Amino acid sequence: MKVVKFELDKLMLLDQTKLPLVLEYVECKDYLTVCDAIRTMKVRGAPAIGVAAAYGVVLASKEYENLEINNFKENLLKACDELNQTRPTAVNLFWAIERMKKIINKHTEVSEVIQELEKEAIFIETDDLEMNRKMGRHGSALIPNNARILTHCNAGSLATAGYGTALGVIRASSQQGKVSMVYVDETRPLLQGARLTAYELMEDNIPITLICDNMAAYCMQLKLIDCIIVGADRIAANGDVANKIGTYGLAVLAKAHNIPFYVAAPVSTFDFSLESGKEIPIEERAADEIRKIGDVYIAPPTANVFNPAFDLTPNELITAIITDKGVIKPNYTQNIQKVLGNGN
Ligand SMILES: CSC[C@@H](O)[C@@H](O)C(=O)COP(=O)(O)O
Repeated sequence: MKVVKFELDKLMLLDQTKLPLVLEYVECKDYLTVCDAIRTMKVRGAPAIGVAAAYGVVLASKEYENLEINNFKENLLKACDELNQTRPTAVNLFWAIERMKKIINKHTEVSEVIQELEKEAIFIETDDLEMNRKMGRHGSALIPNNARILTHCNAGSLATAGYGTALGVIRASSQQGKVSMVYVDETRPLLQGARLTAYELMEDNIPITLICDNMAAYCMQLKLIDCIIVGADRIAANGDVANKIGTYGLAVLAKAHNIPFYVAAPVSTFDFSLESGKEIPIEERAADEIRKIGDVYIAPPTANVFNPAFDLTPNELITAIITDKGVIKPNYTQNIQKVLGNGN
């Protein structure tokens, strides 16, 4: 099941707002439709947003192909800025757009820019898949036999170019026969766990138990959980992690119950420009995401709401960060440098 399919002059995005009940692709023929798809979370998950945005730049380049080079580049850079403004937390978006901007600035012929942008977007997509497979190999070494693993949100093939980050580690471990159960947090308010993670793991015949977010603590108290693995939207240079709201609570609970807490993320999720996670912008989303489930109000329609989409997990709560280049252990500031360099 591919999240992103690029076909000559259009981008097809699997509409994740409709899963698991309806499998439908949104057709994007221009970059503004891609902006809308990212904003409305038809495509979501840090690496997948980056891949979709890169193809958004390719679509923009085709929209402006009849302009002379300076005008062409000016419009294209404006499109990059608009794509950059769709969601604020996942750094993979800005990382991918930055790579596309380098191509725009490097070449001098319109046709050459278009061709090279397309090559770059395809590279970003295929490289993401490759990084996830590597993460799976590195991360599975940390997983014990008969593991009962808890995960939050969706850090799977639906959130990436394929295979997944946290779910990539789970997939690789499951192929080695080491996974006895995956506890899936439903992940309020948009239910990425219930709708997406439960669905994609069941498609792969990996055993799951779906729980409401407020049941995780009790499961740990009952000793049902051997380790926790989540993805990340942005990791600061000191190892602080921004991920789906609820991740921080799980990390605190993991510490209280002496359970290893792992984060899996590719190098494109690291923001080396930020010393600590305190500088990571946390997206706040619409109040109705909490007041409603689907189209139905479950709260007074005018109820006051706080809806941060992400939270921040301080590095001291993280047992290890699993990356495509290897597993990073505490003393994160030094060890991230050692394993990843400055990311280039
Ligand atoms: C490999 S995806 C890692 C994260 O992007 C994921 O855990 C997450 O928080 C997704 O949030 P979302 O709001 O669904 O885009």
